[in-house]
Order: sequence, then C-alpha cells, then structure tokens
Amino acid sequence: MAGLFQRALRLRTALRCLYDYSTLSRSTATLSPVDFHRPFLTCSSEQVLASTRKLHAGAEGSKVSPSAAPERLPFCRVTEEDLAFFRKILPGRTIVDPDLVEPSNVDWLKSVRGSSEVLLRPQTTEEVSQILRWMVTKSTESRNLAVNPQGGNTGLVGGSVPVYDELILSTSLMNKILNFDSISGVLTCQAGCVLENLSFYLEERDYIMPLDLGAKGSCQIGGNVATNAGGLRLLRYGSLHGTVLGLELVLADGQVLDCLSTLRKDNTGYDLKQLFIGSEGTLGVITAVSILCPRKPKSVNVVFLGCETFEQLLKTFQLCKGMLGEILSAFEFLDSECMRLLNTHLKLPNPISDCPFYIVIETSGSDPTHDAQKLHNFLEEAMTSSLVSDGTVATEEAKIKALWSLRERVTEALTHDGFTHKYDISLPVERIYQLVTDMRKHLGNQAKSVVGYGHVGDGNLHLNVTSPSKDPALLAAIEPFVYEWTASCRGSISAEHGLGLKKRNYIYYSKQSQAVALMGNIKAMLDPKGILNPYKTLPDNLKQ
Ligand SMILES: O=C(O)CC[C@@H](O)C(=O)O
Ligand SMILES: [Zn+2]
Repeated sequence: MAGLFQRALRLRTALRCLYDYSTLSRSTATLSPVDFHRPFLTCSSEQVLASTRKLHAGAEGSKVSPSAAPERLPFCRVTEEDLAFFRKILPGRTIVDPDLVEPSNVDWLKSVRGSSEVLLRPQTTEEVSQILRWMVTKSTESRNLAVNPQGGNTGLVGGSVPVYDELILSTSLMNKILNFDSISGVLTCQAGCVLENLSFYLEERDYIMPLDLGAKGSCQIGGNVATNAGGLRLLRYGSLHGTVLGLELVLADGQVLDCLSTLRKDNTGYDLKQLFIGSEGTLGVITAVSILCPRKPKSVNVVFLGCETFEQLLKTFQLCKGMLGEILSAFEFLDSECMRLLNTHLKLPNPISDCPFYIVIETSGSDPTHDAQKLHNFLEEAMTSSLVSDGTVATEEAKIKALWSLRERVTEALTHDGFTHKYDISLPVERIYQLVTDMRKHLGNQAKSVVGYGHVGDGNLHLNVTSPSKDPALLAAIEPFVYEWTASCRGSISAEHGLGLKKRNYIYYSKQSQAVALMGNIKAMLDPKGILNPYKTLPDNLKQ
C-alpha cells in the first residue's frame, strides 16, 4: 500500500512539473555500429524448404532457392577499363582500397557480408546517370554490371550491402539541401542527407521531419524512402507514401526520371513515385526527395509508464487515443525483457519500478498549458482506473532524451546479447504480444532471450530472439513458425524493415502470388538486365 502510494505520489509530482514545462526537443541518440563478431548469415536448406512448403497456395510448387545465400548471377566483372571510366567521372571518389571499401561491404548488424571491390561516391544526379549508363552499355557494347545502391547502411534485412561483387554506389556525398519553402513546409534535398541533419536544419526554421528513427544519426533520407522506413512518428504523420511529394530517380539505363514535384495534389496519371518508395533500390536509384514537413510543435511531453498486463497496455492505448486525441504523437512499448537487456548491456537504469510492460507516450501540440492539462487528465484517469501501475513524466530535455533512449536503444542492447534473429511483424494491434508469448512457449529454453517491443500505435511488433551463438536448430524452431503465425492473422512479415536479402523468399506469406508476379513484371520492365540491387526484395523463384 505504501509502495502504491509512493508510486502515485511520484506520478502526481511529475504531473505538477508539467505545468513548469517549456519547449523541448527529442533525443538525438544515434545508432552507431558496435564492434562485435559473429558468424555471417547462412540458412539451412531444410529450413528454407520447410518454409517454402508453407507458401501461399498460389505459389505452391514453385521453386524457391534452397539457400538464403543465392547463387551469383552472371553479371559482368569489373575491369580496368571500367575503373578508368569511373575515375574520370569521379576523380578521387572511385574507391578501391579494400580497407576503405570494407565497411560498405558489411551491414550494420554485421550479419551479411559482400565482396565488392569498388565503392563509387557520386555527388550529382548526372554522375549517377553516367555510372548507370556505363553499367549497361560500355561504349557501344551491351553489358550488365551489377550495382548496390547504398545510403547510411543502417538496414536490418541485408538490403543495403552487396551480396557478391556488385559495385557499391554510395549516396553519402549527395548531401545538399536544395530548397526549403517555409510557407508550404516542403523540403527538397539530395538523397544522401542524413536524417538528423535534416531535422536540425528544419528545427532552426520551426519545422520538423515527419519521420524519426533510432538510426537518425546515420541513416539517409534516400535510404529511408527506398525502404519506406516507418519509425516513431508514423502514428502522427503517416507513412512516406503520404509525406513524400516528389522523387528524382536514375533508372537502370541511366535515364533521369524527374518526378520531383512539390505539389500536395497532382492527379495527372499514375503516381509513379509510389513504385519506388519501399522498392529497396531494385527499381531505380533515388537521387533527390521532396517531402512535406510539419511545423515544430510548441509543446512536447514524454511519459514513461508501467503496466502489469498487455491487456492493460492496450486499454491505456485506447484511453490515450480518446483523451489525448490530436496531440498524441507516439505510443511505443517494450517488455521487461527489453528493460533487462538495457540494464545489463547498456547500463541504462529503469526510471520506474519493475513492470512486465513499459509504454513511451509522446504528445506534440501547439499550446503547452492545454497539452499539459490534457496529459494530466489522461494520467489521472489511467492511474485511478489502475491501468498503469507506475510512471514518470519528462519535463526537461535531458530526461526526455533519457526516456526515449529506453525505447530507441533496445536494438543496440540486443546486439550485445548474442546472435539475434529479428522479426518485424504487422498484426492487428490486439494480437501483437500474443506472438511473443507463443514464441516463448514454442521455444522453451532453446533461446537466450525472446523480447517484444515496437510501435503499438501502428500495430507493429519487433520480435527479437537471441542465442549465445549462431544456432541452426533454434532458427529451424523459429522459422517458419513465426511466418505461419503471422500469415494466419493476415499480418505482414515485414512491417517497416523491408525484405532485403534476408526475407525475400518469405514474401508469399504476406503477398498473393499474382501480386508477386506483377512485381516481377515491373522489375523486368524497369530493370531488364536486373542490375539494380540484385538478390533483394523479390524471391529467387521469380522469372524476370
Ligand atoms: O531492431 C529491431 O528489431 C527494430 C529496430 C527499429 O525498427 C525500432 O523500432 O527500434
Ligand atoms: Zn521499428
């Protein structure tokens, strides 16, 4: 009873602080690569074949590559003549020193490694166009040199690194802001601008980016668009399919496609840019983006709450939507296993008492007094109806950052826990934690940790399973179980991370075979030689 009272008191004190609130900005923690070593991705034939057997009816009988590491396709090998050409158009920016190319060959998780020998660093769209033209036609000779477009290389499905010797085309030096219209809020910039730099630029002008990710310090806007990244603000500002107004692209044959519109409304024909959003660099190379940015909220509050059950967490979400309405900008969760990993590996303390579930709620509005009052009413109601058992409210920037770190750094904590199997699942929101519970039961003591966290507001669960080292038996126990479970609820096996290399052969769990075949036709039309980011997104069995 005394404990309960103290907890209530802590929340009440925090609530009082709300009235002293001043404008605050979000965490700027970055996801920097960690130095750890573990075996690179491979996948047993039995495991892939087992999952293949479960593919949607329409795809049954079709052949899927029995290995997650596909065979090298018959692309041309890079020659001295190629290098001479690249050096001419990219002087000092055609990198062949293996030590300098190496970081671009390995993904952020250090789970996939390519063997590219060339890193190209264009600065302009024209340079990208010249590179791609050369890849398909050297002088008059037709050829097919493969290319791996790469942004910040923060992807989690092996989509951003080469698989074999594809030339790496990095957008890192394409980092200029081209225009910002302070009346419409439309930002136009090159693809290689780092998300956090764009946020800083906009915040000085009283605007924000409509998306925010844990990887903001390294990821680039072109990569964000190419993967249709979701992140922490999607609940409020929607997906990039809505906020991206225009794209400039270079197609596989080197043609520049200028769809860099800044209009909110434009119904002249097909909306071509949508095809490239989320296509993971397989249909064209994004060179510039125009995006609609919201005004910077005058008032931001962050609350960290604890719940005893996931059902209470869902009820809190319902209450929150009803009582905070238009000022709700994020509703995220992590379970007690995530908290344990944050404590153990990153030494991040739990700011409240131990609970099975934790919620991060952010509000963003235009009137600090009004927002504080709404939040106060919501917290009072959540407490008196016993939906939440403990909580704290951030009223100063450092604490806001610390609270957000608890959610944003779970991925980093997991990298210290061992070999990590990642699943990024979309489900009807009321089912999202059931998958974690069922997975724990299903795996028994085979796994080291089974954790659940993610974007409750978007029905997006991040299910991660770790083991001390790579364990084929564990993998065979997780997959296809996880995909079948997801398909049985008509969920998506990739909510926001894409398919990349790792998940490409599981697409049929979430897409009908006719839809996948149509994707293959689109790929064949836009990239007939298949040179753009090969082995990614589409399954191996697809004839192009
Ligand atoms: O590492 C993961 O599984 C999720 C990463 C990211 O999408 C997040 O929401 O933190
Ligand atoms: Zn996420």
